[in-house]
Amino acid sequence: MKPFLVYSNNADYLRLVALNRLASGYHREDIISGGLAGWILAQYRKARLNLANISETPAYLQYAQPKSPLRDILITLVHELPTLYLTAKALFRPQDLTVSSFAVFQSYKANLDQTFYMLLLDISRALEFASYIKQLYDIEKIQNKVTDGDEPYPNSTHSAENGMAFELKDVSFAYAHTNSKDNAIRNVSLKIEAGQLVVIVGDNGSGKSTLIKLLTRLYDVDSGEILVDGLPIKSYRLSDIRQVQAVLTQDHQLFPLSLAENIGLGSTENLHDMEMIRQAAEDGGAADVIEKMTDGIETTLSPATTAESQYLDKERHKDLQEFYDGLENSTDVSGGERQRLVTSRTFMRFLGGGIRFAVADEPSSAMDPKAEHRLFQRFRESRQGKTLVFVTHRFGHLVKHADLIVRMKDGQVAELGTHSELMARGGEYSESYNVQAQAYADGQ
Ligand SMILES: Nc1ncnc2c1ncn2[C@@H]1O[C@H](COP(=O)(O)OP(=O)(O)OP(=O)(O)O)[C@@H](O)[C@H]1O
Repeated sequence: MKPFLVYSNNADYLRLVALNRLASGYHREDIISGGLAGWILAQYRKARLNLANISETPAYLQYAQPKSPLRDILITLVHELPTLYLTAKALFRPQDLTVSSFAVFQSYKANLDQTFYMLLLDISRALEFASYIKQLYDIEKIQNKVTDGDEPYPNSTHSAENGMAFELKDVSFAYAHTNSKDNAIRNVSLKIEAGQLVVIVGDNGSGKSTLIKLLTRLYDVDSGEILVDGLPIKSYRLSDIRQVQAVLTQDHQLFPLSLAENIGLGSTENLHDMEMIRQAAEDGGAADVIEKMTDGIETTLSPATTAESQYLDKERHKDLQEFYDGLENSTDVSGGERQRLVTSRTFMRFLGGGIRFAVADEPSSAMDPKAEHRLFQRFRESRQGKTLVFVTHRFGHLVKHADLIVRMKDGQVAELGTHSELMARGGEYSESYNVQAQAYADGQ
């Protein structure tokens, strides 16, 4: 076998590879919650057109694939068809042939070439790509059976200027396909007023995240009802609801794109506003992470990879091997730094405007206490026009600002009230608070 090394440095090709990776299930949650499918497809189309008749088939496959004579004949035919037509016309009806018709033919031929090349070589890939994106949504539908409503949000009766208001009426929910007989959420009734700052606390597995998934309509309740601004949550258009919500969890991933895009995609309409992106980076605590990078905000942490080599001999192809090793290197960041970068994406969403409900579901476990404190503070500073919900285990410095604290236990609301109300009650909430306060004092 012949030794080989193939790689691509064509920006549009690399873009396509990155977009393909984005469309994989790995980024599903980020794409759905960020409403990014349309942007990805548009970017794909753009890169595909720029590539013109360069095939999207990975280079090593092209190298390894035997040429198909039929495909080659078809391409040649398509390529030559207008010329043949023109020649025939010139031979048989020379009086019809003008300079302008020749020019028209030329441009027609160029278009035809490109279209047919794409049809023959890559249409199946383009369709495959579109189907990936569709699948992301289909999976969501199968799992959750979340159906769309037709009420716009915000609608004419509720301007929602102060944020989303929620009312949960006797809500229960169990995850499908689990062996557990217990519901993850059991008979929860709860009111969250527009613009409130709510803190949800509780032990592991008590149902905090599930509650968030119901409020953001990632799942629908099994029984009971959730009202948003007085109307059933199911009656609203899903895309409208997603547009006005920003959810920050531990599960967000970095995209195989530049840091600027990783942050900017919080608001696709403002993706080219570098000032806004830098502001979001500052707000999310990622400015110093970016500063450390050689290419700054243009750094791509894990670039799309295309390099492949085979049968390289350690001795004979030493130079080639070294060259290969230096290609497409990725840079890593720590868990806390990654979290700050995805947090900046959420702040970009805030800066883009229109967010009415923001959730931070334990986003901070990878962060040190100082970064966490800063995050909560920045969230609170952006609270204008939003209802805010925090899910956290380390609630010490937050609860005093909360309008409402919900303590979950075994899928139910165990305690509900303000910090001082719950402290006065002397229940489990006050116990955990005191334990945390003590631990903090001991650590000083
Ligand atoms: N996708 C899922 N499929 C099946 N069961 C799930 C799923 N997610 C959570 N559960 C279960 O539902 C219950 C509530 O989980 P949930 O994640 O809401 O708790 P939590 O209070 O957020 O916990 P933690 O503090 O550990 O994040 C748990 O028993 C959990 O095992």
